[in-house]
Amino acid sequence: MVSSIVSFSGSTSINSVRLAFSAKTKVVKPLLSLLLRTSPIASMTYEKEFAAAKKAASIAAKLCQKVQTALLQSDVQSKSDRSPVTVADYGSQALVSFVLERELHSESFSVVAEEDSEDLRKDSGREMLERITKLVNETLTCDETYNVNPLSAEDVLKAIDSGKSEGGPHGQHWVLDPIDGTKGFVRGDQYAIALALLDEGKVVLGVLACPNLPLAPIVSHDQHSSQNQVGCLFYAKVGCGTYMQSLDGSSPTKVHVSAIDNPAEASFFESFEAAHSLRDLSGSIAKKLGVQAPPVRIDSQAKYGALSRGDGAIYLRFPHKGYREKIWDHAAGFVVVTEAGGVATDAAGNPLDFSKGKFLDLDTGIIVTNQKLMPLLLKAVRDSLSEAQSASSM
Ligand SMILES: Nc1ncnc2c1ncn2[C@@H]1O[C@H](COP(=O)(O)O)[C@@H](O)[C@H]1OP(=O)(O)O
Ligand SMILES: [Mg+2]
Repeated sequence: MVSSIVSFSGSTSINSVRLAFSAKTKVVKPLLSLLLRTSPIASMTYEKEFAAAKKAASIAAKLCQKVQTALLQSDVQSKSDRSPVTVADYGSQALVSFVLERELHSESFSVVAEEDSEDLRKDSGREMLERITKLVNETLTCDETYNVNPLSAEDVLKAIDSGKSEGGPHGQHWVLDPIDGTKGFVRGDQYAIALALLDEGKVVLGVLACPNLPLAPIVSHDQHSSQNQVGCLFYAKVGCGTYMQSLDGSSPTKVHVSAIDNPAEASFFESFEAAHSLRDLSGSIAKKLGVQAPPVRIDSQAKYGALSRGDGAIYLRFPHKGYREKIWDHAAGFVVVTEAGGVATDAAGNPLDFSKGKFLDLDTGIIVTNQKLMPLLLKAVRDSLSEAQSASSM
């Protein structure tokens, strides 16, 4: 199934190579060898980077799990205190940078990420910085991968500031959301550590650690699934498919998006938070498609992970007017779902462009599904959007 991805998936050089593979003509071999020789992406394997990304996201997930467990056990008063989330956000970012630096044996890599250390460097941030440093060191000690002296507060600040890059169309940039779905994190629901690598503006690999996602499929809108083991690691490298394993290290399984071609049998994902996506619009699209099942509402890029293994068939995301999507909220999910055979575009069917810096330049929203359903979905989106537009101009 994966070998047929070409038309909607962001047209990477690798996809062009795969197209050449599938066309049985005499020009294929020379064309293929030319592409392999000339495409900078096709000539890279990113093995070291891929291993480093998996390790970084898994270790950061441990830190987040620890904080979330403590947060959920704490009393009501401290639950309304956002500082545990902030500590986990910074701690996760510091750990990811630390692991990338160790594994890539380099201090100079570019990370586009949500946090920087400015507030922590102020006097008012000192106590917070101490908490983060302690947590980062505890996580590293428990993990036992790195036998290092404890990191100082300055080391932690430096690691956090690796994330100050702006991204863009040239060179390699790591893209990190240290905790995607902070609202889900606070509620005890879904969140993800999302890490991807851009090379010349294309997402070439991505890892999603989803500590609360059940290993078994999510059916209907039950994101908790009582007796199921939770904690999934999804990872994908361009041209190599998508794999899932448990966060505690089971053997990997190759995953694929749903093969459903009848929308009446499909179910769709959307944000748990009503404020993050226009539910009236997704409801209207689902109705036009004839979708019978109620929406599956979960937080974060865990939606991309679940979709990549066929839990549902569609993801609809239509933020309110004025909201600008950031690349770290989609880069890892994008490669995870497209390498599993999915298609992700904006609402007008344009490929997602990660090369423009921190923001995605989008027409209206993001839609994801399999290749068979995409034409129907695009039509339903177009019709629903024009109905919504004429209703608002009346
Ligand atoms: N008003 C908003 N509209 C859409 N997305 C938002 C909004 N505010 C924050 N987000 C981001 O949306 C993502 C979660 O989306 P969802 O769970 O709805 O899929 C997160 O990246 C979250 O940021 P953050 O990473 O800081 O939590
Ligand atoms: Mg986010």
